[in-house]
Amino acid sequence: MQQTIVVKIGSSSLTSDEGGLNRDKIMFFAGELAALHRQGYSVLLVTSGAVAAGFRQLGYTSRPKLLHEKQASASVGQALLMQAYHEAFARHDVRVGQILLTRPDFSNRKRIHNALMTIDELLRRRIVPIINENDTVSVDELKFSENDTLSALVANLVRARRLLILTDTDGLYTADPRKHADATRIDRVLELSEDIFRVAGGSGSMVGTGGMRSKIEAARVAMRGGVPVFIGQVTEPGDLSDAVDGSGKGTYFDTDAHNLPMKKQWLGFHSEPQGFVAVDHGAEAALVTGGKSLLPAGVKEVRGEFHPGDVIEVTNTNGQTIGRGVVNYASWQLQAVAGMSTEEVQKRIEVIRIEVIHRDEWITLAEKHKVHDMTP
Ligand SMILES: Nc1ncnc2c1ncn2[C@@H]1O[C@H](COP(=O)(O)OP(=O)(O)O)[C@@H](O)[C@H]1O
Ligand SMILES: N[C@@H](CCC(=O)OP(=O)(O)O)C(=O)O
Repeated sequence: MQQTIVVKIGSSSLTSDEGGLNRDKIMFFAGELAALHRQGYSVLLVTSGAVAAGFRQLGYTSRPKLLHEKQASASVGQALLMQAYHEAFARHDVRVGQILLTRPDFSNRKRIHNALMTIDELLRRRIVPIINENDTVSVDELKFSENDTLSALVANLVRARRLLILTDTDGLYTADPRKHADATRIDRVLELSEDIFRVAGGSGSMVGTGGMRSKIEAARVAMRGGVPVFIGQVTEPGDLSDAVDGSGKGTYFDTDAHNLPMKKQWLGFHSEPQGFVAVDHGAEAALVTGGKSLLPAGVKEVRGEFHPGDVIEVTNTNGQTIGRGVVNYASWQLQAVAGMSTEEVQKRIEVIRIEVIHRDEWITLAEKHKVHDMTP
């Protein structure tokens, strides 16, 4: 099976503070990615830089702050960015395709499934997918704003062998190295402790947005999905291959979490619950430790309006969330049969499956947080 590598390149590595693309850098990165491609890897690129590439063309003197200004800049810049990549990769006989995603795409099972099918087809045909946020349609409160999280979600989606987050610093330091000359690099992180979040600061450049903090957040998402992460710098030919092989200039984040099956990943990280049910002690034990499905008999309370196929959250009698899953009942049906035996339910209503949530379409909170979940 071909190994998949996701590489994220930040604005600070592709553009200057004054705006505009640095074509030499794009040429360089395309060469590095093409080398991985030649080695037989399936390569996906998550790239920032649309806003930074475009804003000068709209007459702004520095990176704009308002949403509509950023969106207009991205609309110009994204085309320039793709054109530059297209030309740079063509020099190595590598073809590229553009994929623009938004955060809600990840919470819609059909849409993200379709995106994955497109990615798979591109990779099968040895085309490098180039991914960015669809800035011009992203709504402020739902925006990724930086691409670090986007790259982690993509890495989980394609079950990458490694996620490489490239930036303008050679890894995570004990403090922001731009401000603290005595800071030292942390070469390997096995657990995302609160200390790690504490040392990671904001962006150091005028064009970058998330800084080290958003990269560590992204590492957490990828590690939970079972994808090891590298955060660091690629400046010389061969650096990217070294980063893949484990000898790169940066910090490695290892994970012992296993890649969750696709459906569980979607349930755990992307789905948006449409309602809630509270279950009794017996049903809680069946779901959390018994590996069983949820039956109507265990349901105590139903809240929200949902339909078969929606995702709902399940709480215990103390109101604590224990997990979530795909529901086979409409909320009104479940309200009518909550607490009843299977026999009674079958007499009263017609449902395709008797289980309220089938165990194959369920994820417990513990499963979701397999990797140490330290909130900063
Ligand atoms: N502990 C830290 N170690 C390394 N870099 C840090 C740290 N804290 C903050 N930073 C800053 O994060 C910056 C990289 O993030 P950012 O500017 O958002 O880049 P990008 O555009 O590549 O996403 C570095 O240039 C550095 O100034
Ligand atoms: N989608 C935006 C990303 C914004 C951004 O600066 O991200 P990053 O450089 O990853 O911190 C763009 O292409 O400009």
